[in-house]
Amino acid sequence: MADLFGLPILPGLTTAEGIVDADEERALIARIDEAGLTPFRFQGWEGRRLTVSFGFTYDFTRGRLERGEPIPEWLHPLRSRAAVFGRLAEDELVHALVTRYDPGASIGWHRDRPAFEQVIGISLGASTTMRFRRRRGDRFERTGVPLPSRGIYSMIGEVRHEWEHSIAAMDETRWSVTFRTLSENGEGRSPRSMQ
Ligand SMILES: O=C(O)CCC(=O)C(=O)O
Ligand SMILES: [Fe+2]
Repeated sequence: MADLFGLPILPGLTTAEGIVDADEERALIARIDEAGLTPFRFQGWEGRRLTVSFGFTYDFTRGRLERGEPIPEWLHPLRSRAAVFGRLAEDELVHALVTRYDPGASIGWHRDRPAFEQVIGISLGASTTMRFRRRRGDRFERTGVPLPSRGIYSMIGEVRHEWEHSIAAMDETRWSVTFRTLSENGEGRSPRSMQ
């Protein structure tokens, strides 16, 4: 499970660097900060990361997928690149989640909601490591993958469905934009998934 550079890779996970340049990064961060982010809520519990989602949106309080505000135009150039990277048509990326992790904010172990299929994320601001784990009998198999600033990743197949992922509490602010396709079999397949 290592590529030529010795980085851990997982089946279904692809990453690339430099998907946006420094000027675009600054402009995107400014747009994100104006986008009305609110603390993420899950069944009454409020997380420290701030989010806003567009397009098809999973409502964690109601536990169902709903049609939300359309993906704004300022995200369209990023969505085009995400689609090329993920070998998708642009309009298959029907959902966008924008997240801001201030120092101390994290995301716990989860698999993304089964209502969605392919997950493509872009990192802005501080770099981090995405941690992965999967249960093997009474222990977890674990690895970590760097998410450099201005880089992109795509998750399908094994890494998407069999592995959980998380990000530890940040020391510096990180922003991310996550695009997702809808899955064919819709929601509710795996009650253990959190998102
Ligand atoms: O911030 C990220 O890049 C990943 C976030 C994530 O795993 C999620 O929102 O499901
Ligand atoms: Fe996730």
